[in-house]
Amino acid sequence: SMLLRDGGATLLVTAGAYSLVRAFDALTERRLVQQSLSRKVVHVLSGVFFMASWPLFSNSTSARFFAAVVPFLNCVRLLTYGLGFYSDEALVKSVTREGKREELLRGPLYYVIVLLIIVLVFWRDSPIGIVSLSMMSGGDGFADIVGRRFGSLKLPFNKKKSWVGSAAMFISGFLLSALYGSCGALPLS
Ligand SMILES: Nc1ccn([C@@H]2O[C@H](COP(=O)(O)OP(=O)(O)OP(=O)(O)O)[C@@H](O)[C@H]2O)c(=O)n1
Ligand SMILES: C/C(=C\CO)CCC[C@H](C)CCC[C@H](C)CCCC(C)C
Repeated sequence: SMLLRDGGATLLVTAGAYSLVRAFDALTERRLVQQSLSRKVVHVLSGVFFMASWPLFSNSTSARFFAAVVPFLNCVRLLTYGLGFYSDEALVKSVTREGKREELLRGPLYYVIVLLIIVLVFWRDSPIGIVSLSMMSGGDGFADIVGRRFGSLKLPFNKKKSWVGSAAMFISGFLLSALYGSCGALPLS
């Protein structure tokens, strides 16, 4: 039935999210990837894999709530460890910039809150959510890769960001949404 399918999908995606963070912790721990890179890759893959998991859910009206459980649990997780009720060094190592637990309450928390809002408001019914998540996850990653290498010409209002980095964000975000939309996995008309 639909409940069984959506429940199963929720469990699978929850396990996926948990494994993603653990895998990057293991890689940073073994110094196979730098912490700064780990954070970026987890940032990109969380959004992309999360969107890619949506076709697993049924067409029922409650499907979006099942999908929303995953960012919700991660939101609780970031609050729990970010506020210091418990400690989770692995989480801190794979998603923060400097390895401070307070950082969990900034970028990573905002990121999962955006995932939560988008999944509840837009789900698969509108391209707005898909474009937003593609820009936030994929676009941001590309802005970093391209901007760090070629971004010598900075934006007038933010000297840490470059013109090419910003262009790379819009172009790759656009391409990622177009790719996602054209896969036919979504009931978008
Ligand atoms: N529009 C953009 C966005 C990013 N960048 C480049 O990508 C790097 C990281 O950008 P961003 O992801 O926005 O910053 P954070 O991840 O917050 O910071 P960090 O540098 O610690 O990764 C910037 O330093 C910059 O070199 C850029 O040139 N143009
Ligand atoms: C490092 C991050 C942002 C800062 O720039 C991203 C933080 C990510 C979360 C801790 C984990 C989020 C998991 C997603 C809700 C679901 C991913 C599912 C997928 C199947 C792996």
